[in-house]
Amino acid sequence: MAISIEQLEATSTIIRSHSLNVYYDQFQALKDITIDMKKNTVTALIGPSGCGKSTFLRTLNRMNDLVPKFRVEGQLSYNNQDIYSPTMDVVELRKQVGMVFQRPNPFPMSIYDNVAYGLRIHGIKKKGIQDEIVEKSLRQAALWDEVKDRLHKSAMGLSGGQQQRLVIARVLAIQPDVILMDEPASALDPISTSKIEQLIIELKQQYTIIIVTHSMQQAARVSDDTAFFLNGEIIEFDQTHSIFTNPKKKETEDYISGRFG
Ligand SMILES: Nc1ncnc2c1ncn2[C@@H]1O[C@H](COP(=O)(O)OP(=O)(O)OP(=O)(O)O)[C@@H](O)[C@H]1O
Repeated sequence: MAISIEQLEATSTIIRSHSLNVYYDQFQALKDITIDMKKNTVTALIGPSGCGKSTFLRTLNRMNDLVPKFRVEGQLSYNNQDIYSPTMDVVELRKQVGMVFQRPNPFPMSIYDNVAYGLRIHGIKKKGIQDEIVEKSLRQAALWDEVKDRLHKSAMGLSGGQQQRLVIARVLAIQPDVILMDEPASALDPISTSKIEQLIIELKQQYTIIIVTHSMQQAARVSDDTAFFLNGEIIEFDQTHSIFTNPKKKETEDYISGRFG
């Protein structure tokens, strides 16, 4: 049976935001956000400070649930499930939609335990299986060779760049579908940054990645699609190549050419 273009598009969309409005009490942080993010792609969220990038990212796995007077209107779905449905299992959502923050936040425990932590929480107790997943995740995060001889040493002894790859391994261990990254390389040196960027490009074979970045070069290097945010709105959303070589809106052009922000 032939598959229509609409059906193909529907199957490749993993996160859909439609007319999304987000408020912190009286303040509207996001206005009418309509955007589809596709499976196995990297989407970059760019824009000046305070324009709502992190708010949007955190809305995707309900990280703002505990913020008082935080409110969401409109539609937001992950794999066609309403993210803000009262029946949504938030623990399961966060397992599927994992998150990496700006500052590496390893737990004060061994490298091994950092990666095995989520497995234990999700009931995987067998040592053999843990060993296997810890190694696989560290390999996927391009960290295994650097840590294989010190797995039971404290993660706090790793460099910032290694810690960030460890945090990525911790997320990978629980086999997410989508990885949200909030400026994952902003606290890192250029070599560590380039390792993280390489990793992002490799990980998209298996995962969908949404990344907030202040670095336009980084967005251009790693992402397939880019959304340009300004004052809580998406001004332009397109293939990264088009955004950077042929922006359709003047505000986008001004921003990417460094005229503001
Ligand atoms: N917990 C909160 N309570 C109230 N207002 C908030 C809260 N978090 C963010 N805001 C406001 O929402 C707006 C968007 O903030 P957000 O952090 O999403 O922007 P951003 O684009 O990620 O900024 P940056 O690039 O500086 O991290 C800002 O005006 C900010 O002050």
